[in-house]
Amino acid sequence: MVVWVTGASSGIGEELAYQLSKLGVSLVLSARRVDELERVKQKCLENGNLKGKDVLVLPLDLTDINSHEAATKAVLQEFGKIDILVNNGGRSQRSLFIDTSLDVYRELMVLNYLGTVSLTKHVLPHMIERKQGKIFTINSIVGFMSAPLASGYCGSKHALRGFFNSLRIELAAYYPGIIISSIYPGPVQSNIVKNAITEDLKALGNAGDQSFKMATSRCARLILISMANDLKDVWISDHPILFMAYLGQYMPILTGWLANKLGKRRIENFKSGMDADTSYFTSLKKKHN
Ligand SMILES: NC(=O)c1ccc[n+]([C@@H]2O[C@H](COP(=O)([O-])OP(=O)(O)OC[C@H]3O[C@@H](n4cnc5c(N)ncnc54)[C@H](O)[C@@H]3O)[C@@H](O)[C@H]2O)c1
Repeated sequence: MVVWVTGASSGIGEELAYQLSKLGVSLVLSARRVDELERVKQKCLENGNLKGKDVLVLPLDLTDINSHEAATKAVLQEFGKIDILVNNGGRSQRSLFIDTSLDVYRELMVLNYLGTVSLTKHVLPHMIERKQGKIFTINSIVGFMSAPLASGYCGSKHALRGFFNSLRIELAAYYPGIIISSIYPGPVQSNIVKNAITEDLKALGNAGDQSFKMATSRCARLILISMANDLKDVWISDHPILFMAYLGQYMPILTGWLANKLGKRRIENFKSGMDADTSYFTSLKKKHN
């Protein structure tokens, strides 16, 4: 199989590359920084089951929409097919709406939403021709719930949910061999907080302790299990976020009340220099222990 992973230079995408390399698939690694992608490729070759020719490093900026057609052609020229596209590249946000420039909202929509839609637009005709393929998009729990300090990020991920749910229905009747899947992770260890966009488009930088979050390797493994089983809507999270997600389906009013309580804490955590999600996770873990 040929698997194209965007955002493969860090976090979930990087870990997906390592786990996929052990399965012997051909890999296309995309992100903006070539040196980081080369580092990931090297590790795939050292620990995985691949030869150099099985891994293509393909620099790609998701916001540079005009480059996506050529990038897709380059993959097809190298491997002749794309079995799985993993739309994983993206950035989060840490800033209150009231303080935040509109440029931040534009950037998040172009990167997380339009960039992903654009790449999908170029890859899908090839899958339609073959009547098969899988498009896995790494959304977020906040793609159907919402959290403070991330209104632009939530907006972009909600948009992705709407887009892919619609596309799935468009394809279902005529191309049942094409799987459209959305993965919704909760907090996972990665560089997402460090790279989160703040009110003036700068990266947050200081992320605080991330160790209480789900291990990147576990998240990646669950994504691979979802791929192998063609799961279409997948929630991957620890509690209490997962509990909130379930509760929200059946008791939205109670969940709204709870979200206000946890949301206030999230803002206070952030303002005191901790990771925004720290305290409800750690207090729950302490009780559990
Ligand atoms: N880590 C979490 O807690 C979490 C939770 C829910 C969803 N997600 C989603 O998972 C995906 C991966 O994020 P992560 O947690 O591994 O974060 P990360 O910051 O470690 O990795 C993000 C990747 O996206 C790439 N990227 C950023 N801007 C890009 C651009 N303009 N063009 C191309 N690539 C770009 C980065 O270079 C990096 O490779 C994202 O879509 C994110 O929204 C993460």
